[in-house]
Amino acid sequence: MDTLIQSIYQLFGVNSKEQFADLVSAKGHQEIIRQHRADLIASRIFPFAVLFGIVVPAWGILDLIYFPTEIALTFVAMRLASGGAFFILAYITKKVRIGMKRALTSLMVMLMIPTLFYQLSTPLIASAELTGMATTLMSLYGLLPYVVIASLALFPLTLKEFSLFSLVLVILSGIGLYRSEGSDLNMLLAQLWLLLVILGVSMFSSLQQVRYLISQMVKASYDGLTKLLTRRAGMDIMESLFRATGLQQSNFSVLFLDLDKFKGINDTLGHDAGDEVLRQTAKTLSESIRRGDAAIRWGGEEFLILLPHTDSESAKNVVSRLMNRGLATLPDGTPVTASIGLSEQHEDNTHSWKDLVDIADKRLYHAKQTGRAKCVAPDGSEVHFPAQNARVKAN
Ligand SMILES: Nc1nc2c(ncn2[C@@H]2O[C@H](COP(=O)(O)OP(=O)(O)OP(=O)(O)O)[C@@H](O)[C@H]2O)c(=O)[nH]1
Repeated sequence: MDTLIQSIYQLFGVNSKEQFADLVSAKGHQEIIRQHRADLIASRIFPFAVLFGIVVPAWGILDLIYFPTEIALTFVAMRLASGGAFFILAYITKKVRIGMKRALTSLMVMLMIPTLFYQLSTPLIASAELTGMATTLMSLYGLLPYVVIASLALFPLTLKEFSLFSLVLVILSGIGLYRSEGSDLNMLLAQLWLLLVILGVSMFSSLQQVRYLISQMVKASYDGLTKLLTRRAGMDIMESLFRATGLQQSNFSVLFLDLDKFKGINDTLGHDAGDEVLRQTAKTLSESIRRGDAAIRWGGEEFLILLPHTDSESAKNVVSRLMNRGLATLPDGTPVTASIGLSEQHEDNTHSWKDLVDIADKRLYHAKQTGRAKCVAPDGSEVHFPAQNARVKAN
């Protein structure tokens, strides 16, 4: 059984259950991965939408030349409608940060346009007596379902998403194929078989793109020492959290932490001991927050914790939890503390993440100036490290 699982992991280029789960569903994806995947999907839809917006109506000229007038005019009308839909799609996906839901909906619309076109064109073509070039054009229409399914390979989709997309497309294409090949069962089965083979290859390519995207994002977005998000990645997340509709109405708290007397630790115990303290602190921070929150290494010994949908009272609970647990200890058992500034978007009446971080930074500074090892909240109240975790290492 283990060998089978290992072979499956190997086939998909993953090393663990968690990595495999990330290919199956987007549920466990970090916000930063979600965001980049949405950006990538949108950026791939855009050029195709523009191209098809031009080529699909322009192709109508060939219809007018080679098909009987009545059929040709219906095709031209369908082509103009499709071209318009492609241009609307291009307009939607041109914007940056459209979000995952909109990116997936746009992709579904982009795939549905040719699929519906195929559905509508099949009975039209079937009813006509076609010869010469018109027969060649007709066989090109017959390729549409394969092209649509193969195009899924261009997009980084999880297995769940891919299955949903392909189920809709296979059912609709199957109906279209049945209409055109219904009388010949062998032909119909052969066509469906080809469709499934293309589907398998597309699925593999799509999943590999998700895997590659995640591995690149993890490399680029996580700090090598602490494995927390880098400042750059953290800024990206805050930017998108602030844009997210819904969050404006909701609470959003930020904790800004700076380790106390950290220079003294480096100076007396060495840089490696300092690094170990940073690693322990990062582990404590990431283990003390919920999924959906984010821990960022903002600078050398500075950390940010983002707490979406959290008011300052609940944020103070997070702080107490951290303080009671203890951030890290030195080899001689001395606890390491931090000074913390807490800000919250409604209480601080801020409209940008930069203001929220600045205010948290000012409160952190105040905490440093007034004794360290504590957190200063928006109402001026303070949360202190418990005595057993509060000995500030002197430098
Ligand atoms: N070991 C280690 N040290 C770092 C790293 N990044 C920054 N530092 C050190 O962190 C120290 C920060 O010290 P200061 O900003 O002077 O403040 P502090 O000693 O923590 O004192 P207070 O903040 O006033 O409590 C500097 O000595 C930096 O060299 C790192 O990745 N590893």
